[in-house]
Amino acid sequence: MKIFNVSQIRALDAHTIAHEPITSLDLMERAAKAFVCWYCARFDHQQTVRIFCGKGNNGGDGLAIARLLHHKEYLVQVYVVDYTEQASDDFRANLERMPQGAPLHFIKKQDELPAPAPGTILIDALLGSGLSRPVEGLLAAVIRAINQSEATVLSVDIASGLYADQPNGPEDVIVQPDYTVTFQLPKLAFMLPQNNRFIGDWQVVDIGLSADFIEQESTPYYFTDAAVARALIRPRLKFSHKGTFGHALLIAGSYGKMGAALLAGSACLRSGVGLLTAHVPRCGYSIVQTYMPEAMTQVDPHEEIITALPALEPYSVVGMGPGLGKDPQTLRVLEALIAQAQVPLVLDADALNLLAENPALLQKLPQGTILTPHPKEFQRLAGDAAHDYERLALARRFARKYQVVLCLKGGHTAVVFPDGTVHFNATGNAGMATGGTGDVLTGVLTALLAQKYPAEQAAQLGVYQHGAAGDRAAEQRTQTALIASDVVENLGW
Ligand SMILES: NC(=O)C1=CN([C@@H]2O[C@H](COP(=O)(O)OP(=O)(O)OC[C@H]3O[C@@H](n4cnc5c(N)ncnc54)[C@H](OP(=O)(O)O)[C@@H]3O)[C@@H](O)[C@H]2O)[C@@H](O)CC1
Ligand SMILES: Nc1ncnc2c1ncn2[C@@H]1O[C@H](COP(=O)(O)OP(=O)(O)O)[C@@H](O)[C@H]1O
Ligand SMILES: [K+]
Repeated sequence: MKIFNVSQIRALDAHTIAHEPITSLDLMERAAKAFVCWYCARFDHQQTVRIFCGKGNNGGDGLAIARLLHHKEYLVQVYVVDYTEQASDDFRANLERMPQGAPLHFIKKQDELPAPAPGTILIDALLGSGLSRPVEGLLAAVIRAINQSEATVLSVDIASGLYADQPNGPEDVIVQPDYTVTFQLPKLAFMLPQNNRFIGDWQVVDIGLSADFIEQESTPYYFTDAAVARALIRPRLKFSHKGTFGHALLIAGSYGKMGAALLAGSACLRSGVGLLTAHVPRCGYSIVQTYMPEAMTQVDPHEEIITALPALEPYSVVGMGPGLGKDPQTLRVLEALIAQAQVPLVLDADALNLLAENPALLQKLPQGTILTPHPKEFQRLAGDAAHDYERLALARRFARKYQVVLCLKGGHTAVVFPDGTVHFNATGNAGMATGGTGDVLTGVLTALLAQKYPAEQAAQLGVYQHGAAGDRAAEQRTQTALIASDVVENLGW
């Protein structure tokens, strides 16, 4: 799925109106119907719905939603925030269509706001993607009142006050919804952690905007959903054998951190690798042999840390990082690996921290390398960013400059390709914010590269499947109880 900026969304609306063809009023009606269909599947007639409308097209959506819900016999109260003389044509047309029986109020002053009523649902249709400046005055007062109420809040298309494709200021007044029901395509703003409070649980509803336009319009931003991910999975052919699926070398672990090697190794085994060899410090030998009988073990000469690089000939991929530590002897191993490897690498955790301290190595990374930093590791690699949009721009520059695939981990992990395109991941949950889940991802990606998935596809698919496993684990055990081994246990292809 593509993600468009605001001017592309406008062009998509206009193209649909001109080429379907359909009037903009009918398109608004389609959007309202899609919203109402989503609403009726979740909320019953017991709850009064208060709809706050602005005077642009988002407000027009709100009025059309009010009419449709009224016809479905929901108890609807409509509040038009009358902050300006101007109104869009489709807003006016929907105002004329408002049925007599639906209570309609115009709010001109803050003291005309309705008193909170427990048990109501609030629909926020004040401002949509047409936001052009910070919200002030009466609109800001209404948004503050919405945020102070204890009601369930649903935003139409996007939370009022939130920019769809650029950063807000820290003082901006923005609706904090429980749900956002957005039209046709997700907005870039939904992908970024800084907007956490202003998105809620977001859902896309289809309003039939031009598929041709969406197909032809180019964008650097994409969303990897189930359909995209599923199409990447390669079937295991009937006569394949373990040699078909590659031999992975995993360099991981140190004294006290052998768990990281086990998590990465077991995830690698559960992700279809043909053979796995784990290279670990001596102290890890019986741990690995006992916990992962499917893996072969190579012991380092050192008791506690990694100090030597094994011969690389047998391997089709090398994963390095989980639980390593940053000893100078381990740095030598990383340098040797980067100098000698003819195969793609997955570098994570302390391998990334060592890279950050020795940036000259970045120039030498073999083709098809995947780096998997969390935000702190990325900051060490690429420097500070004032906000998430800047971080995204940094990540795109970084991936292009070093020709690597970058998985910037987080709520919607951004998989950045060497061509600078960004593929945000759909899966995963806050239960995964716990030690070791990143090590699991390293194992998954290493297995996919071993199977000769191109690095871009390996990253896109691996990140998706890792999150999907986390979602299944959370369903079984709750987010709070989730631990990294549950993610391994729930991997499924
Ligand atoms: N046919 C279609 O196109 C479809 C569109 N759809 C819906 O339309 C929405 C986009 O509509 P929209 O462009 O009218 O924008 P919207 O956000 O309602 O209002 C903008 C108005 O508010 C003003 N304004 C801006 N910032 C402001 C501020 N801080 N404080 C006060 N005023 C401010 C701004 O004025 P201006 O910038 O010109 O001064 C403008 O007049 C979209 O999110 C979706 O819900 C769907 O129905 C599907 C089909
Ligand atoms: N709120 C969240 N929603 C979805 N996924 C998350 C969330 N928090 C963390 N994750 C995922 O969990 C993993 C955490 O990785 P990382 O920070 O490296 O952990 P560790 O170093 O402990 O293994 C990443 O894949 C990340 O995308
Ligand atoms: K809105």
